Amino acid sequence: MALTTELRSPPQLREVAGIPLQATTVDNWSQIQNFEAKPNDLLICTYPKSGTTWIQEIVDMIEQNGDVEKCQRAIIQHRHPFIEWARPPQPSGVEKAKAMPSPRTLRTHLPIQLLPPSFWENNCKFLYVARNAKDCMVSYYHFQRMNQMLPDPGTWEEYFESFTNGKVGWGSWFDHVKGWWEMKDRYQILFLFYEAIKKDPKHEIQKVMRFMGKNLDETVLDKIVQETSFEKMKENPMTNRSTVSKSILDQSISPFMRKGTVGDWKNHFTVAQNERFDKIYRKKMEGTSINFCMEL
Ligand SMILES: Nc1ncnc2c1ncn2[C@@H]1O[C@H](COP(=O)(O)O)[C@@H](OP(=O)(O)O)[C@H]1O
Ligand SMILES: CCc1ccc(OS(=O)(=O)O)cc1
Repeated sequence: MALTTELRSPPQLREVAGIPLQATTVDNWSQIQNFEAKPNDLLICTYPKSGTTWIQEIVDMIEQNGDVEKCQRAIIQHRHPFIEWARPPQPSGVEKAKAMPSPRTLRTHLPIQLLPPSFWENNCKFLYVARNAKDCMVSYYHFQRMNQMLPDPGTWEEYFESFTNGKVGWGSWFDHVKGWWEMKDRYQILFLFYEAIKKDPKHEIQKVMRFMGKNLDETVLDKIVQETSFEKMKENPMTNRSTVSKSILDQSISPFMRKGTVGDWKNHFTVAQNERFDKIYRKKMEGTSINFCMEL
């Protein structure tokens, strides 16, 4: 499939310990590593394009006891500081987190080995959402087409190589997911799957609620399910990134809330790419017990 994008001057990613990150994040690296977590912090962790915005809205709806108006107080990017975010002269994610009253909900895309050590030392709660690699790759490809702050993804064929080789922002999907999966029994980690939330949102939202130490009644849970549906979040200016300038996110290229489905990879992968990917997957994920659902 030959999907091409217009040429643009390439924003560069730089590496920290072999992981490509945005240059501004790398410039701010010592501040990020020295971040002081607090024991009652909740950290939302994802590989990019795994449903971060979705779980953020779910967590906020739970925190606000299902009060939609309270969740409209700010755009989602401002409600939960993104700890490795740096884009001077804006305040960095670390600065925003420092200014936030506790209990704080924060978010990150960092792999385990790059997480500021204070999160482990303080035994914080982590909420990890994983999404199957193929849909994640498709979503990330379209996101890089529209996100003018990230390198141009090239053609789909070229992106297939970049993604499988971990040459994308925040590194290898395989290492990221394996790393967090292996940590899940050693720390307070609730490990969720995008596909499971899609299949039975109420059940998964209930798990999140319990993990957060909350107890909401059925009516509130039903309301959270409704308000966090793809259709609602696509129309919601506080979640759909419509307030972000076109010079950063060009939604005429691809909307931020794009499809929100399981199995869109079938519309992108050729038979040959699928076979090759499955082979790479088996090799890279050998020995892990993690299982992904690829279609609903
Ligand atoms: N309420 C929701 N239900 C299902 N998918 C959602 C969703 N909100 C966002 N998404 C999807 O999650 C992906 C974005 O993830 P992130 O927030 O981590 O950047 C996009 O996937 P697609 O590009 O496949 O549509 C987006 O459409
Ligand atoms: C500006 C580049 C950028 C910003 C945010 C990203 O992650 S996320 O969309 O907020 O999850 C990725 C790249």
